[in-house]
Amino acid sequence: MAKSVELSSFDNLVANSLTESELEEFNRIYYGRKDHRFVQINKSNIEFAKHNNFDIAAYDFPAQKEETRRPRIVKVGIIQHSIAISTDKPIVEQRQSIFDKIRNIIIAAANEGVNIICLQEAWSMPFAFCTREKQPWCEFAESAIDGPSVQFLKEFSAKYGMVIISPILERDKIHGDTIWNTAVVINEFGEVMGKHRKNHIPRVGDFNESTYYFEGNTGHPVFETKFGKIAINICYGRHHPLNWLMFGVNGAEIVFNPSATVSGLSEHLWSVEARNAAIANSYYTCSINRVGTEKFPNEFTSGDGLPAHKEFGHFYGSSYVTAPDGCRTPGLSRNKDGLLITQLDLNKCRQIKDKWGFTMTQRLDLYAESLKKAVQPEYECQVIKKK
Ligand SMILES: NC(=O)NCCC(=O)O
Repeated sequence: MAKSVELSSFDNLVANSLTESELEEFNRIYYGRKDHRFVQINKSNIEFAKHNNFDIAAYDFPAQKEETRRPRIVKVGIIQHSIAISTDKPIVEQRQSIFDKIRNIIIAAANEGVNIICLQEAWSMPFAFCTREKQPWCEFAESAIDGPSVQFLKEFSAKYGMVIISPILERDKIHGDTIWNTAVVINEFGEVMGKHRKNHIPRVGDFNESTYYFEGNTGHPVFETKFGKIAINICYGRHHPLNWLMFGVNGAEIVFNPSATVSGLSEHLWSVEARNAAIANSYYTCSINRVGTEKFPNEFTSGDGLPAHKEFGHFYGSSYVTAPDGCRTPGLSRNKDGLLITQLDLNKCRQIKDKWGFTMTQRLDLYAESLKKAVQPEYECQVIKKK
């Protein structure tokens, strides 16, 4: 465990281990392009990021020039971060300390002309679901209409004309004070445009989220924002290809995957799933994971016979963006807060659909018919046996 935390960046490891020509080949084969198409970041923002202890990186995903459509360039910023103070401090202080660090990162994003920001899953709290304790963690749950996080982010949305996606622990007062894992979409005027609730809830490792909330009831909404059609596939939903598919069916051009996942469990899957989804659905995917090792006041067990402990594993960051053609950015650090900016030409989505024809050749009708049968209790698997 300690060793994996020490590795601050897979990409730096690769870059520092290869010669220039080997690295070019690595980038061509692994990333789908020979260079990363860095976008220049303002010097003052680089200094500002250094001073406030977060990384900042920016990359370009251009599309081919078209005769009948103008480029549709959108600047996306994804933010990964650790919690800011220990988990035994008062709830309001914990949340405020996260707000304080996020404020700086949003300002840097705004200075770089970012149009859409997405934060990580349950960004305004520690990922305390491992504990299975209701107190005090349920107190982090907040309204998706006017809770502290929405109030905090609305100001930035309106001030900078940005769309902000805020994945929170939601408290739905209207429906019996129910708790949900929800992403709130705030438009460029600081108004809540809508929300999406996590469709798939994990029951793996220390991710005891089903103790707190149920599978979402908002379907697969796509939000038609000023800057493009966006959707949110929250964390564990990335293991479900049909969840990704439905956002594509509803016309998403960018699908965000705000996550909280730990090394040991999922790191070998991290670079595969969202990238594959981008390819299969001809849209951009933006993968965001939190950073750090979170320690809780009371011991909890993991149902694996090992001793009780107070620490969740290491959240390994490594946030990255993939284009519809499967090219991707390097990942952010494994252990440091960061802002990853990508300049996306949304025309690329249709260009890749035209080139590869994945939306044209997918057999939704066939699958719909087969799935309808497969969910029947009396269903028999379509298996041909040797006589
Ligand atoms: N937050 C969450 O759904 N995590 C589950 C672990 C994983 O999917 O890697």
